[in-house]
Amino acid sequence: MTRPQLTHIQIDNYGPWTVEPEPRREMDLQTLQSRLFADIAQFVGSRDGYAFFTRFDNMVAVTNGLDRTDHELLQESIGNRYPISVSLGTAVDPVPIEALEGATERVQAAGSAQDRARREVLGGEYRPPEAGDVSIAHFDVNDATGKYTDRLNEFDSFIRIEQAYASLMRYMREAHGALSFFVGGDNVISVVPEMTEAEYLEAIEHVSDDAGVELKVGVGFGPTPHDAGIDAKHALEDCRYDGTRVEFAGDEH
Ligand SMILES: Nc1nc2c(ncn2[C@@H]2O[C@H](COP(=O)(O)OP(=O)(O)OP(=O)(O)O)[C@@H](O)[C@H]2O)c(=O)[nH]1
Repeated sequence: MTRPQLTHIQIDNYGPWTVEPEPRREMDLQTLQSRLFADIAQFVGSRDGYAFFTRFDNMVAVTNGLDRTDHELLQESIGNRYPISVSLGTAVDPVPIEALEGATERVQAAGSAQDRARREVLGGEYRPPEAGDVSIAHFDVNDATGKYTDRLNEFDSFIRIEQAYASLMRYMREAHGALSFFVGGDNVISVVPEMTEAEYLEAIEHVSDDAGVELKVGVGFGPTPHDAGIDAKHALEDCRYDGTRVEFAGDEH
């Protein structure tokens, strides 16, 4: 059984900060948000975790391998270098959405996202990494370059990919409690519970029917998100090589 550890990252009191004493230049906010994500991705990634930007003012990370001390250091380092601070809640559960629920509850219990008195909440549970604790599914659109990138303008390509992403993220959330994140180009990375090949095929069929976009997926397992994710990438290469829609890392073919 998988045991993903999810961390909910929330900028403290960010809404009021963006408009006080008066609205701040939008591109300055975009720069701050993307640099903050880059710093969090580097910090978490260097410890074999994965971070996703989601809405930028709130982010989600898979943090098997990062303990309380690591989370404290992340908070301290951001507090020292940015005009904002972050709250961090963490929880572990076999079902990714349940782990994120637990993580979010820890932040929400301490106060509102727009509560001036709530700063740098740090709460939760941390699990020392064990084999098979994390499963990552790496989805990719079949021939996105030939079908979209080389044929359509960038906005219309973007719509097609976003429609597929919206369809997949909702299906995976509702059917399996999995968390799926767009990571650029035509790629979606999902933090998943254990799922069968038939269940992955159903997800791919759903997106094909719903959004008209054809996907393939590589699935990996590991003690950390990096280990599981790199295996998923190799499995995706197996899909390309064999012309298959679903591959699990380490399967003979
Ligand atoms: N984040 C991320 N993006 C990737 C990765 N691999 C490819 N991409 C992105 O996806 C785009 C399309 O690349 P591919 O998916 O290899 O190309 P394709 O045309 O869909 O061809 P096939 O996947 O072989 O069907 C690239 O321009 C990258 O932006 C990856 O591992 N991670």
